[in-house]
Amino acid sequence: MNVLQVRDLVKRHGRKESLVRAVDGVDLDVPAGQMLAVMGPSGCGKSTLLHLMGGLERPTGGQVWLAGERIDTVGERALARLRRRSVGFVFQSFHLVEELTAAENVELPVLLAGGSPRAARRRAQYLLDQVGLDHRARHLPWKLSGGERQRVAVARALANEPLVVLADEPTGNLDTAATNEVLRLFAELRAMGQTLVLVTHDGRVAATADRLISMRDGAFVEDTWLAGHTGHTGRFDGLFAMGD
Ligand SMILES: Nc1ncnc2c1ncn2[C@@H]1O[C@H](COP(=O)(O)OP(=O)(O)OP(=O)(O)O)[C@@H](O)[C@H]1O
Repeated sequence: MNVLQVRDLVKRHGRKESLVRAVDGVDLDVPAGQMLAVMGPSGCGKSTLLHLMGGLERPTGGQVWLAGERIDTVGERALARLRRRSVGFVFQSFHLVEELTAAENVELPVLLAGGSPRAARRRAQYLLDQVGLDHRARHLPWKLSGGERQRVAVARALANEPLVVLADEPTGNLDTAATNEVLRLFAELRAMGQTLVLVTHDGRVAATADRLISMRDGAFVEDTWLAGHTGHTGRFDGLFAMGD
């Protein structure tokens, strides 16, 4: 089953002399459980592709299906609902709500999707425990290190058990140690069979994926399936234990 399908996807900005083809006729199938890395020079369209696949931007042309459902033509409300329930986003600059504690940040998507406060609390507690941050649950984001913040952001992305996690330069603001923390987390997600698409400039991050796509000028120039994907184990509890 393909979690994501993209056909002849195009996103243009501006007109005439100022026309930019951010994404220029892309076809892509992302099977369930695949960890896909997208690399390419600055401005080649990686973030735009991610935004189009997650319903954050509308394409100029082409089609996007999420779990078999067309998302490029649905109305705004339906799209917002799909995003909330089926897609988990992780951004380079974390995008945590600074006024909310780590736990409240993770609770938020559950509440927005109509979950009860009790269900939200339990889910946040569980996920923060899984990412090794249960002891930081009541901290505000500014009290956390970069790696801890990104782990909270990953927990938040997983709050509604998304079909796919879309991560845009998730280690772009992190030092080596924090990058390693987040990479470990992604490896665990991959082992669980979580479908994941990540945009990165870091070859080390890309090397942890099952498949690597290189982009240039809005198009794919290489699509390589990397060896070593062992499939998911179906385990979850304890997989994220990593201390601080
Ligand atoms: N809203 C916009 N208006 C005009 N041009 C845009 C807009 N958004 C993106 N672009 C242009 O589209 C192209 C692709 O941008 P995009 O951010 O997707 O690239 P990227 O590969 O993610 O770059 P980076 O690695 O620097 O984040 C760039 O030339 C960018 O300037």
